[in-house]
Amino acid sequence: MARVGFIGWRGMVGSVLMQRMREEHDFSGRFEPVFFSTSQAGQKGPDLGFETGVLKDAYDTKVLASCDILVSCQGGDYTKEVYPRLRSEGWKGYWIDAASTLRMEQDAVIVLDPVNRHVIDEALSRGIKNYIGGNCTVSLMLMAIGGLFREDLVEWLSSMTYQAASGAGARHMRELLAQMKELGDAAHDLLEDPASSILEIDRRVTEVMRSAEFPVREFGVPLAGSLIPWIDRPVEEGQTREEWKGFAETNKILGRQGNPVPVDGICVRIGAMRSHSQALTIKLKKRISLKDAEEIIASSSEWTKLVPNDREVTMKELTPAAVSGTLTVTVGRVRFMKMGPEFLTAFTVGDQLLWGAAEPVRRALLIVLDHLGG
Ligand SMILES: NC(=O)C1=CN([C@@H]2O[C@H](COP(=O)(O)OP(=O)(O)OC[C@H]3O[C@@H](n4cnc5c(N)ncnc54)[C@H](OP(=O)(O)O)[C@@H]3O)[C@@H](O)[C@H]2O)C=CC1
Ligand SMILES: N[C@@H](CC(=O)OP(=O)(O)O)C(=O)O
Repeated sequence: MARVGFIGWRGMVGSVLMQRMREEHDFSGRFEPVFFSTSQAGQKGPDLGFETGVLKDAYDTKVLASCDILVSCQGGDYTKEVYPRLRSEGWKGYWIDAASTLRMEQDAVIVLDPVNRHVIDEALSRGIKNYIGGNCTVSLMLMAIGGLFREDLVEWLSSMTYQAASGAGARHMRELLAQMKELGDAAHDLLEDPASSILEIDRRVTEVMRSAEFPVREFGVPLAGSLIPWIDRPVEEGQTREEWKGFAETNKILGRQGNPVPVDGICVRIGAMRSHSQALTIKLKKRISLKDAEEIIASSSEWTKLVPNDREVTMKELTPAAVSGTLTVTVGRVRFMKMGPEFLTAFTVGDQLLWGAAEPVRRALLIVLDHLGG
C-alpha cells in the first residue's frame, strides 16, 4: 500500500484539502497517510475521524523519504528548502504541491485534470514525478472557458481580475474583516438615523480609512471600501508576477508552450472573501454563433455552470456570495462585443480555495495513486 505524507494540512489550503478528502472518503484505506508539521512534531495528528498518529517532523528527510507520495500545502519557502534536499538524497517518490515554486520546472506538470488530463497522463507515462497545482486565477479561468481552448478557438485572451483576500492568506482575510468593521463602526450612529447626511457618512468613512490607526499591516493599504490594482511583485515590462502567470501557466497547463496563446490583463485585489472573479475578453480565431459559444463554454468541465445573460439570474448566481464554498465555477454575461463578431466577452466566478488551490491537488493525488495501482 502506498504511503502518502501530508505537509501543510492545517493551513488554510491544507484544511480545505482535508475537508474535501473527508467528504469524498479518500481516506478509506487505499493508502497509508502520514502527517507532518514544521512546528508541531510529536503532537497529536489531525482529527479526521480515524487514528492519525503522532505528527512527524516535516524537515526530517529520512521520514519524508519513507513516503511514496508527498503532498505539500505548506508554501513555497518550505518547498524551496526541503524538495531539493529530498531529491539530492535520492528520493524518487511523487511530489504533489500547491505552491508555485516548481510549477515552471521542466520536470513538473501543472495539474488541472478536467482541462489537462492528457498532459498529466502523458507525463506519468514518461516517469515525471512532480505534479503542481496552478495559480488560482489561471485554474479558475480554464475551468470556466477551457472548452474554447479545447476547440482551439482562442487567438488571444485578456483577463481583468477581481481577486479575493483569501489568495493572500488567512491573515489577510482577517484584516479585510477588521477593516470592514472599522468602517461600519465609523458610521454607526449616522446609519441609525435615516435623516443623516450621506456625505457626512462618506466623509467619516474616508477619514477613518485614511487614518494612521486603520488596520493595514497585511495589505499595506485599505482594501475594504477600496481595491488594490497590484498583486505580487513586479516582473518585466510593467507586469506583476500574478499577471505574468496568466500567460506562462495557461500555456503550460494546456501543453502548448511551443505554440502559446497570448494571455494578459490586470490583476486586482478586491474585498471579496474567497472567490475570484474575472472579466474576460476573448478574441476568437473564427466566427461562431452565440449558441455554439455558450455550449462550448458550458462543456468546459462538469463543474462549469453557464449563467444566462439575464439580470435576475446573473445577480443571484454570478457572484462570490453565491459561489463561495462550492465547486461550481459560474460563467455568464456571455456576448459578442462592439469590437467585432470575433470578440467574445464573459464573466466568471470560482472559489479560490477549492478549484483554485486544494481540488486540483486532491485529484492529482488520486490520479497518481491510480497510476501506482493503489
Ligand atoms: N492561499 C491561497 O489561496 C493559495 C495558496 N497556495 C499555496 O499554499 C501555501 C499555503 O497557503 P495557506 O494555506 O494560505 O497558508 P497558511 O499560512 O494558512 O498555512 C501554512 C502553514 O502555517 C503553519 N501554521 C502556523 N500557525 C498556524 C495556525 N494558527 N493555523 C494553521 N496553520 C498554522 C502550518 O504549518 P505547521 O503545521 O508546519 O506549523 C500551516 O501548514 C501558500 O504559501 C501557497 O504556496 C496555493 C494556491 C492558493
Ligand atoms: N496569488 C494568488 C494566490 C495563488 O494562487 O498564488 P500562487 O500562484 O502562488 O499559488 C492570489 O493572491 O490571489
